[in-house]
Amino acid sequence: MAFHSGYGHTAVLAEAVARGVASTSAEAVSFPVDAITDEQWARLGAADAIIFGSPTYMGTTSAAFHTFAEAGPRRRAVQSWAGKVVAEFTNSDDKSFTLGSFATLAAQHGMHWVDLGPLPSRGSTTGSENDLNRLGYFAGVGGRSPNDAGPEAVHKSDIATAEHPGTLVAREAQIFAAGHVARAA
Ligand SMILES: Cc1cc2nc3c(=O)[nH]c(=O)nc-3n(C[C@H](O)[C@H](O)[C@H](O)COP(=O)(O)O)c2cc1C
Repeated sequence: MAFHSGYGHTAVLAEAVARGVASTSAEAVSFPVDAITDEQWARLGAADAIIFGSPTYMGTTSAAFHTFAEAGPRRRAVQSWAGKVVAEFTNSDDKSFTLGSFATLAAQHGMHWVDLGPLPSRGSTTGSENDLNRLGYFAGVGGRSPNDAGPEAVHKSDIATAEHPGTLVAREAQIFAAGHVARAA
């Protein structure tokens, strides 16, 4: 997982995503992109899947995440991400451009997109804001926490929702890997 979190809220979601991966037989490795090392770039290149995460700053991914994304093409000649499974998460209002930005980045790298999974909870009269996907996003995790409170204020529903892409991505990556083995046989 490659993510940025300036003030800790998105990092809470990143921990939940990692728990989702860990609930499967897959290994989750998390890298804050503002301190990424050459070794971590190499691990991203070797991974079956990458999950991107960023807070929404000024309507899109943070400057730190942009810096990471812009560094990718320089590395791509030797570490292509094509064919890897990908998912995403963000935190704030104004999430649509951030989610769209992740989608474009994934498409530019030729990655296989995995949608969020849980349907919007309030698309039904029985749903509430305490259920999964309370804010109604299909493309990825869209959380919302108050600006005047710390990471402890990240909503329980958003945390629970963020465990899903980790689980789904791990499952899809295993299916892809098994498919490649079967195809080569
Ligand atoms: C520089 C900056 C720009 C922001 N821009 C937006 C924005 O455009 N829309 C929004 O809804 N929230 C915006 N926010 C609020 C953050 O998205 C929100 O506080 C988020 O929880 C921060 O996540 P983090 O703690 O992981 O950094 C902004 C915050 C900062 C610091």
